[in-house]
Amino acid sequence: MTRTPAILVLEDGRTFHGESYGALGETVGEAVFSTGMTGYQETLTDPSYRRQVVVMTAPHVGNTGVNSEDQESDRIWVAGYVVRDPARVASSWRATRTLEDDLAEQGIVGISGIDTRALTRHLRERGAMRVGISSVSEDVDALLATVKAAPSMAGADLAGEVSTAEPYVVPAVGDKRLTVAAVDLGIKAMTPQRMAERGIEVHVLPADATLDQVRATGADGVFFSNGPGDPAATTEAVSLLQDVLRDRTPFFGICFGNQMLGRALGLETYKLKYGHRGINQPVMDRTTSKVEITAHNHGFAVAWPGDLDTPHETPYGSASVSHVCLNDDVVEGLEVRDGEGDLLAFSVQYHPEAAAGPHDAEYLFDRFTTLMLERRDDDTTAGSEPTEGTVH
Ligand SMILES: NC(=O)CC[C@H](N)C(=O)O
Repeated sequence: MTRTPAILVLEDGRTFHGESYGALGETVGEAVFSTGMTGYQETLTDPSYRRQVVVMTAPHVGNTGVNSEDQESDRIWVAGYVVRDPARVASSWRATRTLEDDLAEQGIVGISGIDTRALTRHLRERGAMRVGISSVSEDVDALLATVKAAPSMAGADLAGEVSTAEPYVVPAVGDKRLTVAAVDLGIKAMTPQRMAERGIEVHVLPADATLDQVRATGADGVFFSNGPGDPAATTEAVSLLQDVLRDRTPFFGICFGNQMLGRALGLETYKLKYGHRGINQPVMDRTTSKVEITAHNHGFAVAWPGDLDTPHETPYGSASVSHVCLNDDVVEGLEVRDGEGDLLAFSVQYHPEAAAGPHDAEYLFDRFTTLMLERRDDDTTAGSEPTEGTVH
């Protein structure tokens, strides 16, 4: 692919000169960095990255090309892509095309040949900020003006922009044991897959799903996915979740789903300085004291009122912090229990589906499965008890 000169301009004026990568053009978004050494295909096709320009800290990107199995959705969502040194050839037996062909075909504007280490350090010190890339003009001042006029990520309600238009079903692998209604706020393909592998039939519903739609699936549990944007700006999903909690339907949420649970419980979310994006973040499960290495992609987090050890009482049950990031003490998981101490709902801020990433956190899908099976057993036992006046 022929390369033309390209510029990258941050909203504080810092400028980098490089060469075009992917499509030629101009783009703006929020500059964020990902530290994953692998998994670029999964990152690019993760809908949570809508409106974000992703800077890869791994210096060499594209080595294994792109294949049809690792797509997390059917398109690339990032607003722009920044790499140090693009691979000249794709070499993997699984590759069906090169990364750069995909970027160009889908109109994703990127830049290569810049000092991504310096750019990352800048973002780490100053925080995530808006950025522009252009490979059609070298006018830095004009691009800076465009960047400053672009909307910021704070306040952006984006889940509806990436969600499925129509419901669809991911069938259980093998015998079907359970049904889950999964609200798609930007879902990644691997998530329903991890449930299907456990005998769960997953009904994926649009972001604006109603309680009636959820109930109509006959679900044993409700799941809220990851997704783009500012969790404080998404409100419909929060009230749906409050209804689900009121029904005592087992609930599991991932990433944006964790932020939605936080908000449903009356907690606030806030923007992190530069977020967590990568596949080697240490998290402690405070319910077992085990440490796991996990995949992250979040720019916002749930604010816990007061001490992390103190539960927060809500109309739905007693909420507590189940997981915490060992790098910076950010809340990475929540759980809600009833007065008897039984688990009702839980969520994590990171990605147990681990695509890409270590599989340390897969147990969370088992925890959800167990929660639903136990609830069903309880309901069956309760339902079979003879009630007064019933003739048998
Ligand atoms: N992957 C996600 O679900 C991200 C959630 C949210 N958009 C954030 O940046 O924090």
